[in-house]
Amino acid sequence: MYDKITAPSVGTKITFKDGEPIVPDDPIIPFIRGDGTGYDIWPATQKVLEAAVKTAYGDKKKINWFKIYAGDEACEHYGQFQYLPEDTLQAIREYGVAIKGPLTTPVGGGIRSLNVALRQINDLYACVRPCRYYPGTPSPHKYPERLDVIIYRENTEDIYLGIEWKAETETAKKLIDFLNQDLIPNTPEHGKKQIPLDAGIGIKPISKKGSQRLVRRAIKHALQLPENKQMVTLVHKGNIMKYTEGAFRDWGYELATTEFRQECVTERESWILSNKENNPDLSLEENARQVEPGFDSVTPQRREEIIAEVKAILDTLWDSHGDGKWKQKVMVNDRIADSIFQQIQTRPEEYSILATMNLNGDYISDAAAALVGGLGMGPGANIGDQCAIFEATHGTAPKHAGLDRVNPGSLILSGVMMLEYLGWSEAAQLVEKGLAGAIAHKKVTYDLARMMTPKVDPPLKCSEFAQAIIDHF
Ligand SMILES: NC(=O)C1=CN([C@@H]2O[C@H](COP(=O)(O)OP(=O)(O)OC[C@H]3O[C@@H](n4cnc5c(N)ncnc54)[C@H](OP(=O)(O)O)[C@@H]3O)[C@@H](O)[C@H]2O)C=CC1
Ligand SMILES: O=C(O)CCC(=O)C(=O)O
Ligand SMILES: [Mg+2]
Repeated sequence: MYDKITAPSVGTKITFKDGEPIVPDDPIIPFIRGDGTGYDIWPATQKVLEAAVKTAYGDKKKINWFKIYAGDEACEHYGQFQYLPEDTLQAIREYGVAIKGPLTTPVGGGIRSLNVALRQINDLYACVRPCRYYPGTPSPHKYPERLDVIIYRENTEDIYLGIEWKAETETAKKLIDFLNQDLIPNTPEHGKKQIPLDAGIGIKPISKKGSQRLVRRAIKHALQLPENKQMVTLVHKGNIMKYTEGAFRDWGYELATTEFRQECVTERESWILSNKENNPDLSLEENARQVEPGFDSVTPQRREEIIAEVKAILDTLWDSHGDGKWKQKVMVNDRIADSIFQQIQTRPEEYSILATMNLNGDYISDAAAALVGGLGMGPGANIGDQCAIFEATHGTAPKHAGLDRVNPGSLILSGVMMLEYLGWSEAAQLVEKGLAGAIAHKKVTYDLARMMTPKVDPPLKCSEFAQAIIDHF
């Protein structure tokens, strides 16, 4: 029973089995309009998705939309400070698949993110954000078509868990005191470090379970991709944050080389195997020297360890992965986070799936979207084992709100991800075709129009762009 909303009287619930949705032809799908530009982009999205389903399936399939509330609209409907009503949570729980516009989060004080809350409450542990290029889209990058990456961002932990204490509060002081007096002095590797007494403190939990379930999904996705895109890159800043970001990398490799042993090869393993393929008589020591930079300057004991590692890899993997067989496996490698920001610009074609922790994934998904046309073209999905919520990468863009101006492509493409998730690929393909057609004919909103040469003036409104997509189905 809901308090202030009513589910459609027709339609059927989506259910889940083994983490996958079972989708009827008439699913009920809750939607949240969103704050700011959600007012503009949600109606545009709804119109395009409805038209695509109708064109693809006639009367055989239909989405029955269920309006639910969050953010400013929820406060208008439910009362002051009712940003995320229980009705909304219950509807998402019951119906399993939802789509939403962006929601505002104040900086500094005020409420914590409703977007993050929805992901945590529903255990939507994988934030999936594809960044691919649609021909004709203007881009600040010279070769945007070379970028085709999917960001798999861990969505429930890291500093986004929101466990932090404001500077100068009793609890912050108590915690700092405890750390300075007790934990830090008793951890020799921390030396004489001390936390400034006026610091705010945040906690960054990265768990093995959280890391591995994310990487598991990323590898499973890679296995569905064309052979040349079967790669998963673990993105981390593990040189600095050894026990959080470094552990994410190690747990990622551990999963790849145990659960997916037959399907995966690590980059380092591929070097060792190909060294032997290129020179079957290569000694273990020479192979180790070729894969380990600075091999000759490390201690003898370390050298022995590296040689033993090379031997173990050749002994255990040669039959299944050697003689070039590793080239048919999912390549799992890792890159340090700052480096991957330049790599996606300088060598975009070398990357496919980027598996990241929460904060790094947040940063890199905006940066990657910029390369293929901007945030107006950045879709996303939050996926768990019992629920999925689709939403754009960007936020509420308040200065553009209510002007029928921004690019709804981001939410429309999130809708495409939703249609694919439902298994309605004919409708999904129609929307992509329509979007590509509209862009190719320079029927674009302000964000793309201003980057085109010659500049497109006047640009289409948000609502007109939606119609242009439908016109190009
Ligand atoms: N999942 C969510 O709901 C998210 C919510 N937020 C929240 O959104 C609020 C505003 O954040 P803000 O920092 O302004 O970031 P936004 O992502 O909302 O907007 C930043 C800029 O990106 C461009 N942009 C965003 N959306 C579009 C679009 N649909 N079409 C074309 N261009 C677009 C605009 O650039 P320009 O003006 O240069 O054209 C805009 O000014 C904050 O409260 C933030 O917390 C942020 C991210 C995700
Ligand atoms: O929830 C927010 O306000 C911001 C979240 C965000 O930037 C994101 O998920 O990409
Ligand atoms: Mg973000």
